[in-house]
Amino acid sequence: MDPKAVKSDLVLILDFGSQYTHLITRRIRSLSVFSLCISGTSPLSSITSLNPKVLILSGGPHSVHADDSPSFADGFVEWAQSNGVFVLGICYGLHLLVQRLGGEVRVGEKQEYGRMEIEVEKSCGIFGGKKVGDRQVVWMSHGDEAATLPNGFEVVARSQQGAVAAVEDKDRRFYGLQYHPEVTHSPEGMETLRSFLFEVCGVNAGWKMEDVMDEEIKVINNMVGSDDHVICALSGGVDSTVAATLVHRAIGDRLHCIFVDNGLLRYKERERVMETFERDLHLPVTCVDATEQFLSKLKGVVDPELKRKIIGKEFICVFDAFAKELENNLGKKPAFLVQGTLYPDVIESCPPPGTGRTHSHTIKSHHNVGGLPKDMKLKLIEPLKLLFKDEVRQLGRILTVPYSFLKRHPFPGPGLAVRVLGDVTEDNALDTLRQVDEIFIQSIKDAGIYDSIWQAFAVFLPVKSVGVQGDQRTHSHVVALRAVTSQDGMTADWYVFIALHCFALRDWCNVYVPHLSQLYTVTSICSNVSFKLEILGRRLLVFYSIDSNMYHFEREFLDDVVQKICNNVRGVNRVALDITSKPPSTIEWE
Ligand SMILES: Nc1ncnc2c1ncn2[C@@H]1O[C@H](COP(=O)(O)OP(=O)(O)OP(=O)(O)O)[C@@H](O)[C@H]1O
Repeated sequence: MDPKAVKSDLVLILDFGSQYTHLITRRIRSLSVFSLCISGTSPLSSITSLNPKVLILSGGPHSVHADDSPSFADGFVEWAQSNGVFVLGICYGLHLLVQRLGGEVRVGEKQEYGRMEIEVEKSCGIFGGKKVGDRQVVWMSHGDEAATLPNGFEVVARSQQGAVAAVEDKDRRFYGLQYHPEVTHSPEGMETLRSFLFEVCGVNAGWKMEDVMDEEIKVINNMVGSDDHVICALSGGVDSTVAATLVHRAIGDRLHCIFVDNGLLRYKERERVMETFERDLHLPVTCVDATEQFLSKLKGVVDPELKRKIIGKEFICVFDAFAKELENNLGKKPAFLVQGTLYPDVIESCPPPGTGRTHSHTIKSHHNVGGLPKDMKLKLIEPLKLLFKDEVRQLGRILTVPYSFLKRHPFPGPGLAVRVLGDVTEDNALDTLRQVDEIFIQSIKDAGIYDSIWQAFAVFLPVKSVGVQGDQRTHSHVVALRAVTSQDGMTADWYVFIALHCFALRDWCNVYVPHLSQLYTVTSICSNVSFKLEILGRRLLVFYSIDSNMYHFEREFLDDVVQKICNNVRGVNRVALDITSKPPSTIEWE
Protein backbone atom coordinates (compact mmCIF):
# COMPACT_ATOMS: atom_id res chain seq x y z
CA MET A 1 0.00 0.00 0.00
CA ASP A 2 1.23 3.48 -0.78
CA PRO A 3 1.36 5.48 2.49
CA LYS A 4 0.79 8.65 0.48
CA ALA A 5 -2.62 7.40 -0.67
CA VAL A 6 -3.99 7.09 2.86
CA LYS A 7 -6.80 9.54 3.63
CA SER A 8 -5.28 10.61 6.90
CA ASP A 9 -2.41 12.83 7.91
CA LEU A 10 0.65 10.82 8.78
CA VAL A 11 2.17 10.73 12.23
CA LEU A 12 5.68 9.39 11.82
CA ILE A 13 7.46 7.84 14.79
CA LEU A 14 11.24 7.97 14.89
CA ASP A 15 12.21 4.92 16.90
CA PHE A 16 15.09 5.25 19.33
CA GLY A 17 14.64 1.79 20.81
CA SER A 18 11.98 2.17 23.50
CA GLN A 19 10.07 -1.00 24.30
CA TYR A 20 6.91 1.13 23.92
CA THR A 21 7.53 2.50 20.41
CA HIS A 22 5.16 0.12 18.63
CA LEU A 23 2.57 0.93 21.23
CA ILE A 24 2.67 4.61 20.22
CA THR A 25 1.98 3.60 16.60
CA ARG A 26 -0.90 1.36 17.72
CA ARG A 27 -2.43 4.01 19.98
CA ILE A 28 -2.35 6.61 17.23
CA ARG A 29 -3.94 4.25 14.72
CA SER A 30 -6.66 3.51 17.25
CA LEU A 31 -7.53 7.22 16.97
CA SER A 32 -8.07 6.63 13.21
CA VAL A 33 -4.86 8.47 12.40
CA PHE A 34 -2.30 6.80 10.14
CA SER A 35 1.03 6.20 11.82
CA LEU A 36 4.29 4.62 10.72
CA CYS A 37 7.47 3.89 12.57
CA ILE A 38 11.00 4.13 11.15
CA SER A 39 14.45 4.06 12.69
CA GLY A 40 15.36 7.21 14.61
CA THR A 41 18.60 7.56 12.68
CA SER A 42 16.95 7.36 9.24
CA PRO A 43 18.29 9.87 6.72
CA LEU A 44 16.32 13.07 6.40
CA SER A 45 15.17 12.09 2.92
CA SER A 46 13.35 9.02 4.34
CA ILE A 47 11.40 11.34 6.61
CA THR A 48 10.66 14.10 4.13
CA SER A 49 9.57 11.67 1.43
CA LEU A 50 6.75 10.45 3.67
CA ASN A 51 5.52 14.02 4.20
CA PRO A 52 4.37 13.60 7.82
CA LYS A 53 2.24 16.20 9.57
CA VAL A 54 3.56 15.18 12.99
CA LEU A 55 6.80 13.57 14.12
CA ILE A 56 7.18 11.76 17.39
CA LEU A 57 10.64 11.05 18.73
CA SER A 58 10.32 7.89 20.82
CA GLY A 59 11.95 7.07 24.11
CA GLY A 60 14.90 4.73 24.27
CA PRO A 61 17.32 3.06 26.65
CA HIS A 62 20.15 5.54 25.93
CA SER A 63 21.48 8.64 27.59
CA VAL A 64 22.17 11.64 25.36
CA HIS A 65 25.53 11.90 27.14
CA ALA A 66 26.80 8.56 25.85
CA ASP A 67 29.26 8.83 22.94
CA ASP A 68 27.27 6.55 20.67
CA SER A 69 23.79 7.76 21.61
CA PRO A 70 21.55 7.77 18.52
CA SER A 71 20.11 10.99 17.20
CA PHE A 72 17.99 12.30 14.37
CA ALA A 73 19.55 13.42 11.10
CA ASP A 74 21.18 16.82 10.67
CA GLY A 75 18.82 19.31 9.14
CA PHE A 76 15.80 17.67 10.77
CA VAL A 77 14.95 20.59 13.04
CA GLU A 78 15.28 23.16 10.26
CA TRP A 79 13.17 21.03 7.92
CA ALA A 80 10.44 20.54 10.55
CA GLN A 81 10.33 24.25 11.27
CA SER A 82 10.26 25.42 7.70
CA ASN A 83 7.55 22.90 6.80
CA GLY A 84 5.29 23.54 9.80
CA VAL A 85 5.71 19.98 11.06
CA PHE A 86 4.80 19.38 14.72
CA VAL A 87 7.41 17.50 16.76
CA LEU A 88 6.77 15.70 20.03
CA GLY A 89 9.67 14.20 21.99
CA ILE A 90 8.83 11.47 24.47
CA CYS A 91 11.35 10.72 27.25
CA TYR A 92 14.68 10.18 25.41
CA GLY A 93 13.08 11.95 22.43
CA LEU A 94 12.53 15.00 24.66
CA HIS A 95 16.17 14.90 25.84
CA LEU A 96 17.36 14.78 22.24
CA LEU A 97 15.22 17.72 21.28
CA VAL A 98 16.41 19.77 24.28
CA GLN A 99 20.07 18.94 23.69
CA ARG A 100 20.07 19.46 19.93
CA LEU A 101 18.27 22.81 20.30
CA GLY A 102 20.84 24.19 22.74
CA GLY A 103 19.37 23.30 26.15
CA GLU A 104 20.99 21.12 28.80
CA VAL A 105 20.18 17.55 29.82
CA ARG A 106 21.75 16.15 32.97
CA VAL A 107 21.54 13.09 35.15
CA GLY A 108 18.50 13.69 37.36
CA GLU A 109 19.11 14.20 41.07
CA LYS A 110 16.23 11.88 41.73
CA GLN A 111 15.60 9.33 39.05
CA GLU A 112 11.97 8.72 38.24
CA TYR A 113 10.72 5.20 37.58
CA GLY A 114 7.10 4.14 37.73
CA ARG A 115 3.96 6.02 38.70
CA MET A 116 4.42 9.70 39.43
CA GLU A 117 2.11 12.65 39.84
CA ILE A 118 2.58 15.67 37.61
CA GLU A 119 1.06 19.10 37.96
CA VAL A 120 0.09 21.48 35.17
CA GLU A 121 2.06 24.75 35.47
CA LYS A 122 0.85 26.49 32.36
CA SER A 123 -2.23 25.75 30.34
CA CYS A 124 -1.32 24.05 27.09
CA GLY A 125 -3.32 22.38 24.34
CA ILE A 126 -1.52 19.12 24.98
CA PHE A 127 -3.43 18.74 28.25
CA GLY A 128 -6.79 19.59 26.69
CA GLY A 129 -8.98 21.57 29.06
CA LYS A 130 -6.76 21.04 32.12
CA LYS A 131 -6.10 24.10 34.25
CA VAL A 132 -3.01 25.28 36.10
CA GLY A 133 -2.70 23.25 39.30
CA ASP A 134 -4.51 20.18 37.88
CA ARG A 135 -2.74 16.92 38.62
CA GLN A 136 -2.59 13.53 36.97
CA VAL A 137 -0.75 10.25 37.43
CA VAL A 138 1.72 9.30 34.70
CA TRP A 139 4.28 6.57 34.01
CA MET A 140 7.92 7.72 34.19
CA SER A 141 11.03 5.80 33.25
CA HIS A 142 14.08 8.02 33.08
CA GLY A 143 17.42 8.81 34.74
CA ASP A 144 18.30 11.98 32.77
CA GLU A 145 16.23 15.13 32.89
CA ALA A 146 15.91 18.43 31.04
CA ALA A 147 17.85 20.91 33.23
CA THR A 148 17.94 24.02 31.01
CA LEU A 149 15.42 24.45 28.26
CA PRO A 150 16.32 25.84 24.82
CA ASN A 151 15.26 29.40 24.01
CA GLY A 152 11.54 29.60 23.32
CA PHE A 153 10.67 26.49 25.36
CA GLU A 154 8.41 26.72 28.42
CA VAL A 155 7.65 24.22 31.14
CA VAL A 156 3.98 23.26 31.09
CA ALA A 157 4.03 20.53 33.77
CA ARG A 158 6.37 19.31 36.50
CA SER A 159 6.58 16.07 38.42
CA GLN A 160 5.95 15.90 42.15
CA GLN A 161 9.74 15.82 42.52
CA GLY A 162 10.09 19.09 40.62
CA ALA A 163 11.48 17.64 37.37
CA VAL A 164 10.32 18.93 34.00
CA ALA A 165 7.43 16.70 32.88
CA ALA A 166 6.08 18.54 29.81
CA VAL A 167 7.33 21.41 27.65
CA GLU A 168 6.26 23.40 24.63
CA ASP A 169 7.66 25.89 22.17
CA LYS A 170 4.38 26.88 20.63
CA ASP A 171 5.84 29.14 17.96
CA ARG A 172 8.21 26.53 16.61
CA ARG A 173 5.70 23.68 17.17
CA PHE A 174 8.02 21.66 19.44
CA TYR A 175 6.53 19.69 22.33
CA GLY A 176 7.91 17.24 24.84
CA LEU A 177 6.70 14.81 27.47
CA GLN A 178 9.09 13.31 29.98
CA TYR A 179 6.65 10.47 30.71
CA HIS A 180 5.10 7.77 28.52
CA PRO A 181 1.54 8.74 27.52
CA GLU A 182 1.23 5.55 25.44
CA VAL A 183 1.21 3.08 28.35
CA THR A 184 -1.93 2.26 30.28
CA HIS A 185 -0.17 3.18 33.51
CA SER A 186 -0.56 6.80 32.39
CA PRO A 187 -4.37 6.68 32.70
CA GLU A 188 -4.89 10.02 30.96
CA GLY A 189 -2.13 9.39 28.39
CA MET A 190 -4.49 8.47 25.59
CA GLU A 191 -6.44 11.69 26.19
CA THR A 192 -3.15 13.61 26.05
CA LEU A 193 -2.23 12.03 22.71
CA ARG A 194 -5.70 12.82 21.43
CA SER A 195 -5.48 16.47 22.52
CA PHE A 196 -2.00 16.80 21.08
CA LEU A 197 -2.95 15.35 17.71
CA PHE A 198 -6.34 16.98 17.22
CA GLU A 199 -6.25 20.19 19.26
CA VAL A 200 -2.60 21.16 18.98
CA CYS A 201 -1.67 19.75 15.57
CA GLY A 202 -5.12 19.75 13.93
CA VAL A 203 -4.49 16.32 12.47
CA ASN A 204 -6.94 14.99 9.93
CA ALA A 205 -8.08 11.47 10.88
CA GLY A 206 -9.15 9.02 8.19
CA TRP A 207 -7.41 5.70 8.79
CA LYS A 208 -10.22 3.24 8.09
CA MET A 209 -9.84 -0.42 7.24
CA GLU A 210 -12.43 -0.10 4.43
CA ASP A 211 -10.24 2.56 2.80
CA VAL A 212 -7.16 0.41 3.32
CA MET A 213 -8.90 -2.39 1.46
CA ASP A 214 -9.98 -0.18 -1.45
CA GLU A 215 -6.58 1.43 -1.70
CA GLU A 216 -4.80 -1.91 -1.57
CA ILE A 217 -6.98 -3.32 -4.34
CA LYS A 218 -6.09 -0.30 -6.48
CA VAL A 219 -2.37 -0.76 -5.80
CA ILE A 220 -2.52 -4.47 -6.70
CA ASN A 221 -4.37 -3.71 -9.92
CA ASN A 222 -1.80 -1.11 -10.89
CA MET A 223 1.04 -3.46 -10.11
CA VAL A 224 -0.20 -6.63 -11.77
CA GLY A 225 -0.55 -6.47 -15.55
CA SER A 226 -3.89 -7.54 -17.05
CA ASP A 227 -2.48 -10.89 -18.22
CA ASP A 228 -0.11 -11.48 -15.31
CA HIS A 229 -0.60 -14.42 -12.98
CA VAL A 230 0.04 -14.50 -9.25
CA ILE A 231 0.69 -17.36 -6.87
CA CYS A 232 0.11 -17.63 -3.13
CA ALA A 233 0.95 -20.38 -0.64
CA LEU A 234 -1.91 -20.74 1.82
CA SER A 235 -1.37 -22.26 5.24
CA GLY A 236 -4.94 -21.86 6.47
CA GLY A 237 -3.61 -19.23 8.90
CA VAL A 238 -4.93 -15.70 9.22
CA ASP A 239 -2.23 -13.80 7.36
CA SER A 240 -1.97 -15.79 4.15
CA THR A 241 -5.75 -16.26 4.01
CA VAL A 242 -6.51 -12.54 4.37
CA ALA A 243 -3.72 -11.62 1.92
CA ALA A 244 -4.98 -14.11 -0.67
CA THR A 245 -8.62 -13.03 -0.26
CA LEU A 246 -7.64 -9.42 -0.83
CA VAL A 247 -5.58 -10.20 -3.93
CA HIS A 248 -8.40 -12.38 -5.25
CA ARG A 249 -10.77 -9.40 -4.88
CA ALA A 250 -8.36 -7.41 -7.02
CA ILE A 251 -7.41 -9.82 -9.81
CA GLY A 252 -9.89 -12.69 -9.56
CA ASP A 253 -8.86 -16.09 -10.84
CA ARG A 254 -5.47 -14.98 -12.08
CA LEU A 255 -4.53 -15.71 -8.49
CA HIS A 256 -3.42 -19.34 -8.04
CA CYS A 257 -3.22 -20.60 -4.48
CA ILE A 258 -1.54 -23.74 -3.27
CA PHE A 259 -2.23 -25.57 -0.04
CA VAL A 260 0.20 -28.36 0.78
CA ASP A 261 -0.78 -31.42 2.77
CA ASN A 262 2.64 -32.32 4.09
CA GLY A 263 1.32 -35.15 6.24
CA LEU A 264 1.92 -32.97 9.28
CA LEU A 265 -1.50 -31.35 9.46
CA ARG A 266 -4.00 -31.78 12.26
CA TYR A 267 -7.08 -34.00 12.32
CA LYS A 268 -9.13 -33.48 9.12
CA GLU A 269 -7.34 -30.15 8.61
CA ARG A 270 -6.94 -30.57 4.88
CA GLU A 271 -10.66 -31.20 4.36
CA ARG A 272 -11.71 -28.40 6.70
CA VAL A 273 -9.34 -25.81 5.26
CA MET A 274 -10.15 -26.70 1.64
CA GLU A 275 -13.87 -26.57 2.33
CA THR A 276 -13.58 -23.04 3.75
CA PHE A 277 -11.34 -21.84 0.93
CA GLU A 278 -13.73 -23.13 -1.71
CA ARG A 279 -17.16 -22.78 -0.11
CA ASP A 280 -16.78 -19.59 1.92
CA LEU A 281 -14.00 -17.69 0.21
CA HIS A 282 -14.36 -18.95 -3.38
CA LEU A 283 -10.60 -19.01 -3.64
CA PRO A 284 -9.01 -21.01 -6.45
CA VAL A 285 -6.81 -23.37 -4.44
CA THR A 286 -4.81 -26.35 -5.61
CA CYS A 287 -4.33 -28.87 -2.84
CA VAL A 288 -1.12 -30.86 -3.25
CA ASP A 289 -0.82 -34.11 -1.34
CA ALA A 290 2.88 -34.28 -0.56
CA THR A 291 2.59 -36.51 2.49
CA GLU A 292 4.89 -39.18 1.17
CA GLN A 293 7.46 -36.66 -0.01
CA PHE A 294 7.73 -35.01 3.42
CA LEU A 295 7.45 -38.08 5.64
CA SER A 296 10.01 -40.11 3.70
CA LYS A 297 12.55 -37.31 4.20
CA LEU A 298 11.71 -37.06 7.91
CA LYS A 299 12.13 -40.78 8.62
CA GLY A 300 14.58 -41.30 11.47
CA VAL A 301 15.12 -37.57 12.07
CA VAL A 302 14.86 -36.53 15.71
CA ASP A 303 16.70 -33.20 15.81
CA PRO A 304 14.10 -30.38 15.73
CA GLU A 305 16.29 -27.97 13.77
CA LEU A 306 17.01 -30.60 11.15
CA LYS A 307 13.30 -31.36 10.92
CA ARG A 308 12.56 -27.68 10.25
CA LYS A 309 15.24 -27.49 7.57
CA ILE A 310 14.02 -30.60 5.79
CA ILE A 311 10.43 -29.35 5.87
CA GLY A 312 11.47 -25.94 4.55
CA LYS A 313 13.36 -27.52 1.68
CA GLU A 314 10.47 -29.78 0.73
CA PHE A 315 8.02 -26.87 0.78
CA ILE A 316 10.29 -25.08 -1.66
CA CYS A 317 10.34 -28.09 -3.99
CA VAL A 318 6.54 -28.28 -3.93
CA PHE A 319 6.11 -24.54 -4.56
CA ASP A 320 8.65 -24.70 -7.36
CA ALA A 321 6.88 -27.60 -9.05
CA PHE A 322 3.58 -25.73 -8.71
CA ALA A 323 5.04 -22.64 -10.42
CA LYS A 324 6.43 -24.79 -13.26
CA GLU A 325 3.12 -26.58 -13.72
CA LEU A 326 1.32 -23.25 -13.92
CA GLU A 327 3.80 -22.06 -16.48
CA ASN A 328 3.11 -25.13 -18.62
CA ASN A 329 -0.65 -24.72 -18.32
CA LEU A 330 -0.80 -20.96 -18.80
CA GLY A 331 1.99 -20.67 -21.32
CA LYS A 332 3.36 -17.89 -19.16
CA LYS A 333 5.39 -17.77 -15.97
CA PRO A 334 3.56 -16.49 -12.88
CA ALA A 335 5.05 -13.08 -12.24
CA PHE A 336 4.12 -12.37 -8.63
CA LEU A 337 4.03 -14.05 -5.26
CA VAL A 338 1.66 -13.01 -2.44
CA GLN A 339 3.06 -13.02 1.06
CA GLY A 340 1.29 -12.30 4.33
CA THR A 341 4.09 -10.14 5.74
CA LEU A 342 2.84 -7.98 8.63
CA TYR A 343 4.05 -4.61 9.90
CA PRO A 344 5.85 -6.00 12.97
CA ASP A 345 7.92 -8.18 10.57
CA VAL A 346 8.86 -5.05 8.63
CA ILE A 347 9.73 -3.11 11.76
CA GLU A 348 11.73 -6.02 13.14
CA SER A 349 13.77 -6.19 9.97
CA CYS A 350 14.79 -2.54 10.56
CA PRO A 351 15.87 -2.65 14.20
CA PRO A 352 16.13 0.64 16.11
CA PRO A 353 19.58 2.08 16.83
CA GLY A 354 21.42 0.78 19.84
CA THR A 355 19.88 -2.70 19.84
CA GLY A 356 23.05 -4.32 18.57
CA ARG A 357 21.13 -5.81 15.66
CA THR A 358 22.15 -4.80 12.19
CA HIS A 359 19.85 -2.99 9.84
CA SER A 360 18.41 -5.10 7.11
CA HIS A 361 15.59 -4.41 4.79
CA THR A 362 15.00 -8.06 3.95
CA ILE A 363 11.42 -9.03 4.50
CA LYS A 364 10.84 -12.53 5.87
CA SER A 365 10.27 -15.06 3.18
CA HIS A 366 8.20 -17.92 4.50
CA HIS A 367 10.25 -17.78 7.64
CA ASN A 368 8.84 -20.96 9.07
CA VAL A 369 8.91 -22.96 5.93
CA GLY A 370 12.45 -22.14 4.88
CA GLY A 371 12.33 -19.45 2.18
CA LEU A 372 11.46 -19.59 -1.47
CA PRO A 373 13.82 -20.58 -4.24
CA LYS A 374 15.85 -17.62 -5.40
CA ASP A 375 15.51 -18.62 -9.03
CA MET A 376 11.72 -18.29 -8.89
CA LYS A 377 12.34 -14.58 -9.58
CA LEU A 378 8.85 -13.62 -8.48
CA LYS A 379 8.00 -10.08 -7.53
CA LEU A 380 6.43 -9.80 -4.10
CA ILE A 381 2.93 -8.58 -3.32
CA GLU A 382 2.70 -7.89 0.40
CA PRO A 383 -0.70 -6.27 0.92
CA LEU A 384 -0.59 -6.48 4.72
CA LYS A 385 2.86 -5.12 5.30
CA LEU A 386 1.64 -1.91 6.93
CA LEU A 387 -0.83 -3.65 9.24
CA PHE A 388 -0.72 -5.07 12.74
CA LYS A 389 -2.30 -8.45 13.47
CA ASP A 390 -5.50 -7.04 14.93
CA GLU A 391 -5.87 -4.80 11.87
CA VAL A 392 -5.45 -7.85 9.62
CA ARG A 393 -8.30 -9.52 11.53
CA GLN A 394 -10.38 -6.37 11.08
CA LEU A 395 -9.64 -6.41 7.34
CA GLY A 396 -10.47 -10.12 7.27
CA ARG A 397 -13.88 -9.38 8.79
CA ILE A 398 -14.58 -6.79 6.08
CA LEU A 399 -13.53 -9.36 3.46
CA THR A 400 -15.94 -11.82 5.13
CA VAL A 401 -13.23 -14.30 6.02
CA PRO A 402 -15.03 -16.68 8.42
CA TYR A 403 -14.63 -15.95 12.11
CA SER A 404 -13.27 -19.45 12.70
CA PHE A 405 -10.28 -18.59 10.48
CA LEU A 406 -9.66 -15.21 11.99
CA LYS A 407 -9.66 -16.52 15.55
CA ARG A 408 -7.71 -19.69 14.82
CA HIS A 409 -4.92 -20.41 17.30
CA PRO A 410 -1.45 -20.03 15.75
CA PHE A 411 -0.14 -23.23 14.16
CA PRO A 412 3.57 -23.57 13.31
CA GLY A 413 4.69 -23.87 9.67
CA PRO A 414 6.39 -27.26 10.30
CA GLY A 415 3.07 -28.49 11.73
CA LEU A 416 2.88 -31.58 13.90
CA ALA A 417 6.54 -32.39 13.17
CA VAL A 418 7.46 -30.09 16.04
CA ARG A 419 4.76 -31.53 18.29
CA VAL A 420 5.90 -35.12 17.93
CA LEU A 421 9.13 -35.19 19.86
CA GLY A 422 11.51 -37.54 18.12
CA ASP A 423 10.93 -39.46 14.88
CA VAL A 424 7.53 -38.45 13.47
CA THR A 425 7.24 -41.64 11.45
CA GLU A 426 7.53 -44.06 14.36
CA ASP A 427 4.87 -45.69 16.53
CA ASN A 428 1.94 -44.22 14.62
CA ALA A 429 2.85 -41.02 16.44
CA LEU A 430 1.17 -38.59 14.04
CA ASP A 431 -2.17 -40.39 14.09
CA THR A 432 -2.14 -40.72 17.86
CA LEU A 433 -1.31 -37.04 18.24
CA ARG A 434 -4.06 -36.01 15.82
CA GLN A 435 -6.69 -37.86 17.84
CA VAL A 436 -5.49 -36.51 21.18
CA ASP A 437 -5.25 -32.97 19.81
CA GLU A 438 -8.74 -33.16 18.33
CA ILE A 439 -10.28 -34.31 21.61
CA PHE A 440 -8.48 -31.56 23.53
CA ILE A 441 -9.33 -28.75 21.09
CA GLN A 442 -12.93 -29.88 20.59
CA SER A 443 -13.41 -30.02 24.38
CA ILE A 444 -12.02 -26.49 24.63
CA LYS A 445 -14.43 -25.32 21.94
CA ASP A 446 -17.36 -27.10 23.60
CA ALA A 447 -16.50 -25.45 26.90
CA GLY A 448 -16.65 -22.04 25.17
CA ILE A 449 -13.10 -21.11 26.19
CA TYR A 450 -11.31 -21.34 22.81
CA ASP A 451 -11.15 -17.56 22.34
CA SER A 452 -9.75 -16.98 25.84
CA ILE A 453 -6.73 -19.14 25.04
CA TRP A 454 -3.87 -17.92 22.87
CA GLN A 455 -2.76 -21.38 21.80
CA ALA A 456 -3.68 -24.91 22.88
CA PHE A 457 -2.34 -28.19 21.58
CA ALA A 458 -1.15 -31.68 22.43
CA VAL A 459 2.39 -33.06 22.26
CA PHE A 460 3.43 -36.66 21.60
CA LEU A 461 6.30 -37.82 23.82
CA PRO A 462 8.60 -40.58 22.62
CA VAL A 463 8.37 -42.48 25.91
CA LYS A 464 6.17 -45.28 27.19
CA SER A 465 4.85 -45.71 30.69
CA VAL A 466 3.22 -48.55 32.57
CA GLY A 467 -0.51 -48.32 33.16
CA VAL A 468 -3.50 -50.48 33.89
CA GLN A 469 -6.54 -50.52 31.64
CA GLY A 470 -9.37 -53.07 31.91
CA ASP A 471 -7.41 -55.09 34.52
CA GLN A 472 -4.57 -55.41 32.05
CA ARG A 473 -1.07 -54.04 32.37
CA THR A 474 -0.32 -51.63 29.57
CA HIS A 475 2.90 -50.13 28.33
CA SER A 476 1.71 -47.17 26.30
CA HIS A 477 2.50 -43.65 25.25
CA VAL A 478 2.48 -40.43 27.21
CA VAL A 479 1.02 -37.27 25.74
CA ALA A 480 1.18 -33.74 27.09
CA LEU A 481 -1.40 -30.99 26.88
CA ARG A 482 -0.46 -27.33 26.73
CA ALA A 483 -2.59 -24.18 26.71
CA VAL A 484 -1.20 -20.68 27.12
CA THR A 485 -2.52 -17.16 27.38
CA SER A 486 -0.74 -14.23 25.82
CA GLN A 487 -1.50 -10.79 24.41
CA ASP A 488 0.12 -11.54 21.07
CA GLY A 489 2.87 -14.06 21.70
CA MET A 490 5.34 -11.23 22.20
CA THR A 491 4.00 -8.81 24.75
CA ALA A 492 3.72 -9.59 28.40
CA ASP A 493 1.37 -9.22 31.33
CA TRP A 494 2.62 -7.89 34.63
CA TYR A 495 2.28 -9.81 37.87
CA VAL A 496 3.06 -8.42 41.29
CA PHE A 497 6.07 -10.20 42.68
CA ILE A 498 6.91 -8.68 46.04
CA ALA A 499 5.48 -5.78 47.95
CA LEU A 500 7.97 -4.27 50.33
CA HIS A 501 6.59 -2.08 53.09
CA CYS A 502 8.61 1.04 53.66
CA PHE A 503 8.86 2.61 57.05
CA ALA A 504 10.03 5.94 55.72
CA LEU A 505 9.10 5.97 52.09
CA ARG A 506 11.12 8.99 51.11
CA ASP A 507 14.37 7.60 52.57
CA TRP A 508 13.67 4.22 51.11
CA CYS A 509 13.17 5.63 47.65
CA ASN A 510 16.24 7.83 47.78
CA VAL A 511 18.49 5.11 49.04
CA TYR A 512 17.22 1.94 47.44
CA VAL A 513 15.32 2.69 44.31
CA PRO A 514 18.36 3.72 42.22
CA HIS A 515 20.00 0.39 43.02
CA LEU A 516 16.89 -1.55 42.27
CA SER A 517 16.42 0.22 38.99
CA GLN A 518 19.86 -0.91 37.98
CA LEU A 519 18.83 -4.41 38.88
CA TYR A 520 15.85 -3.88 36.58
CA THR A 521 18.09 -3.02 33.66
CA VAL A 522 20.44 -5.91 34.22
CA THR A 523 17.66 -8.41 34.67
CA SER A 524 15.82 -7.37 31.56
CA ILE A 525 18.95 -7.75 29.48
CA CYS A 526 19.72 -11.17 30.95
CA SER A 527 16.41 -12.90 30.40
CA ASN A 528 12.98 -12.57 28.89
CA VAL A 529 11.55 -11.95 32.30
CA SER A 530 11.18 -8.21 32.76
CA PHE A 531 11.03 -6.45 36.07
CA LYS A 532 9.66 -3.07 36.94
CA LEU A 533 9.15 -1.09 40.08
CA GLU A 534 6.19 0.84 41.31
CA ILE A 535 5.59 2.82 44.44
CA LEU A 536 2.11 2.60 45.84
CA GLY A 537 1.39 4.41 49.10
CA ARG A 538 3.98 3.11 51.53
CA ARG A 539 4.87 0.05 49.50
CA LEU A 540 7.44 -0.63 46.86
CA LEU A 541 6.02 -3.15 44.39
CA VAL A 542 8.27 -5.26 42.25
CA PHE A 543 6.46 -6.57 39.18
CA TYR A 544 7.61 -9.24 36.77
CA SER A 545 6.26 -10.10 33.38
CA ILE A 546 6.35 -13.22 31.28
CA ASP A 547 5.60 -13.65 27.61
CA SER A 548 3.01 -16.39 28.00
CA ASN A 549 1.39 -17.98 30.99
CA MET A 550 -0.38 -21.30 31.27
CA TYR A 551 -4.15 -21.27 30.99
CA HIS A 552 -5.86 -22.40 34.20
CA PHE A 553 -8.47 -25.04 33.40
CA GLU A 554 -11.25 -26.14 35.73
CA ARG A 555 -10.49 -29.45 37.42
CA GLU A 556 -13.63 -31.12 35.97
CA PHE A 557 -12.67 -30.03 32.46
CA LEU A 558 -9.28 -31.70 32.75
CA ASP A 559 -10.75 -34.86 34.27
CA ASP A 560 -13.16 -35.09 31.37
CA VAL A 561 -10.48 -34.53 28.70
CA VAL A 562 -8.10 -37.09 30.22
CA GLN A 563 -10.88 -39.67 30.43
CA LYS A 564 -11.87 -39.08 26.80
CA ILE A 565 -8.26 -39.38 25.63
CA CYS A 566 -7.48 -42.57 27.52
CA ASN A 567 -10.79 -44.18 26.55
CA ASN A 568 -10.66 -43.25 22.87
CA VAL A 569 -7.06 -43.11 21.77
CA ARG A 570 -5.43 -46.49 21.50
CA GLY A 571 -1.85 -46.54 22.71
CA VAL A 572 -2.11 -43.70 25.24
CA ASN A 573 -2.36 -44.43 28.96
CA ARG A 574 -1.00 -41.25 30.50
CA VAL A 575 -1.73 -37.55 30.00
CA ALA A 576 0.50 -34.83 31.41
CA LEU A 577 -0.32 -31.13 31.68
CA ASP A 578 2.42 -28.63 30.87
CA ILE A 579 2.21 -25.81 33.41
CA THR A 580 5.39 -23.95 32.44
CA SER A 581 5.35 -20.31 31.39
CA LYS A 582 7.36 -18.68 28.64
CA PRO A 583 10.05 -18.01 29.75
CA PRO A 584 11.67 -20.30 30.90
CA SER A 585 10.15 -22.61 28.28
CA THR A 586 8.79 -21.66 24.86
CA ILE A 587 5.19 -22.10 23.70
CA GLU A 588 5.96 -24.99 21.33
CA TRP A 589 8.10 -27.84 22.66
CA GLU A 590 10.45 -27.96 19.69
N1 LIG B 1 0.62 -26.24 4.50
C1 LIG B 1 0.98 -25.14 3.82
N2 LIG B 1 0.68 -25.04 2.51
C2 LIG B 1 1.04 -23.96 1.79
N3 LIG B 1 1.71 -22.92 2.30
C3 LIG B 1 2.05 -22.96 3.60
C4 LIG B 1 1.71 -24.07 4.42
N4 LIG B 1 2.18 -23.83 5.65
C5 LIG B 1 2.78 -22.61 5.61
N5 LIG B 1 2.70 -22.07 4.38
C6 LIG B 1 3.21 -20.77 3.90
O1 LIG B 1 4.25 -20.35 4.75
C7 LIG B 1 3.96 -19.08 5.35
C8 LIG B 1 4.55 -19.02 6.72
O2 LIG B 1 4.00 -20.03 7.50
P1 LIG B 1 3.60 -19.75 9.02
O3 LIG B 1 2.90 -20.92 9.56
O4 LIG B 1 4.79 -19.25 9.70
O5 LIG B 1 2.54 -18.64 8.84
P2 LIG B 1 2.35 -17.15 9.31
O6 LIG B 1 3.48 -16.27 8.87
O7 LIG B 1 1.94 -17.12 10.74
O8 LIG B 1 1.11 -16.81 8.39
P3 LIG B 1 -0.28 -17.52 8.35
O9 LIG B 1 -1.11 -16.78 9.38
O10 LIG B 1 -0.70 -17.28 6.98
O11 LIG B 1 -0.12 -18.99 8.64
C9 LIG B 1 2.44 -18.98 5.30
O12 LIG B 1 1.98 -17.65 5.35
C10 LIG B 1 2.14 -19.67 3.98
O13 LIG B 1 2.34 -18.77 2.91
